Amino acid sequence: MTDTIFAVSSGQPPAAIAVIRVSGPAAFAAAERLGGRLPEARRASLRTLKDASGAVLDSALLLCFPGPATATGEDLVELHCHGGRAVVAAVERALAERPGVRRAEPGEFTRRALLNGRIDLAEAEGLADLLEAQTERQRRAAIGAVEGRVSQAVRGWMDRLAMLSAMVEAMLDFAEEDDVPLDPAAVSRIKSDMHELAIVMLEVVERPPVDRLHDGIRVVLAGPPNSGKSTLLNLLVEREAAIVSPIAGTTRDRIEASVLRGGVAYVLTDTAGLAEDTDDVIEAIGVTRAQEAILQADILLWMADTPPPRGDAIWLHSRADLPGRGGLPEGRRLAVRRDEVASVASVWDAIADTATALLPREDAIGFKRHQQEQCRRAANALIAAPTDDILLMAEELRVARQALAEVLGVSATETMLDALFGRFCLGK
Ligand SMILES: Nc1nc2c(ncn2[C@@H]2O[C@H](COP(=O)(O)OP(=O)(O)OP(=O)(O)O)[C@@H](O)[C@H]2O)c(=O)[nH]1
Repeated sequence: MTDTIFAVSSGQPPAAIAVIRVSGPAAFAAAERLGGRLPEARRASLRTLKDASGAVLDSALLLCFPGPATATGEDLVELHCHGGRAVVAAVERALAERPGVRRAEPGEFTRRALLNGRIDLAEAEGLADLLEAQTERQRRAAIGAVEGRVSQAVRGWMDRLAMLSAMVEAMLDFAEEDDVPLDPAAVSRIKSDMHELAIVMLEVVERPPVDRLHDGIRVVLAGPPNSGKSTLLNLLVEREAAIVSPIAGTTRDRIEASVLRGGVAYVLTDTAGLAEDTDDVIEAIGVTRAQEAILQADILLWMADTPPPRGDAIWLHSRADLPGRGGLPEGRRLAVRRDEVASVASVWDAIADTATALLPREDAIGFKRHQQEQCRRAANALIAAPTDDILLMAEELRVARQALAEVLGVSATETMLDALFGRFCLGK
């Protein structure tokens, strides 16, 4: 039998009110034991909570939600207690004393919602993002997923794939039973539908992933030793995140600083100076790590006098106030000097400008990287299917559907059954 779980679902005490949720087969019995007669479903009622010995614990609002139409899909109880630490601890203790009732693991309510089909994986992931959202943009992107925008899009594609599969199966059956050759026009129609769907999915793959909104845009500062990387990092994040010194090779490893700006999260990384031919083992490791960071950067601030290793880098002319470094050399985007606030502000402007294209558009459905990866797998399967082999076409359709099912966290075989029996009548 499934355990009944409980947890404080509001913030941690102390607070004005603490909401304790109880979910599972023993939820109502536990609530009745604590608060006496159960109120009508979904109606709040004031109850005096007592422990097993009859001692009064608290006066609380009690709500009962009968499953399966609940957040978890199970019987669910909410206790709105006074939010003091001792009150919450006493109520939790009384709950834990009930047979089959235990404290929930982190995320266990949502996990049950997923297992009981109340939400799918994409919605559950959206929910996790929503709980972590710090900025308005993060919140908006996450709420879209929670409301099922990703799931609806993916379900729509899966429906179309199921139709195509059913048509292919029907053609196969027909050809087998009546021993007639396949109709090449019908086969090519299916193949072109598969192609069309693949293109729609590949467009989604090309979109900036929503992960960037949540993880932050990775801005990497790189260049030779002493080019002013640490100084610029500190100026950009407005604190002493990295050590600045005139000694070349001061920064030996990556230093990361997170900052929110204009509602966008950034992670700025200072890297070890790209020293040529170093004998120092540690410095050499630092250089390797810097090179990795350069490749992984969403935005590269390149601070060397030699051309950047990536065409999309923002090439800066650093320490522009030093004698002999005046003027903006060919190819540089900006001159930076630590004594000029405006030059640092214009670096931020350049970063924000580049970031716009890297962030998901507000009006588009935001997909996560791993969801895009499944869409890419699905699209590739549809494109790979040969036109002259209908058995292979059926197989690639199955692969594509399975890839999309991963986004929703549902088993592809069940989807297959739905597809064949629920949606499409073969008529024979
Ligand atoms: N005049 C002037 N000096 C600067 C400027 N920016 C940095 N410096 C100086 O240049 C030296 C190197 O600066 P850092 O910021 O440590 O340079 P870095 O590229 O991080 O150096 P490594 O850690 O060796 O890779 C320090 O002495 C700084 O004070 C600037 O805009 N103008």
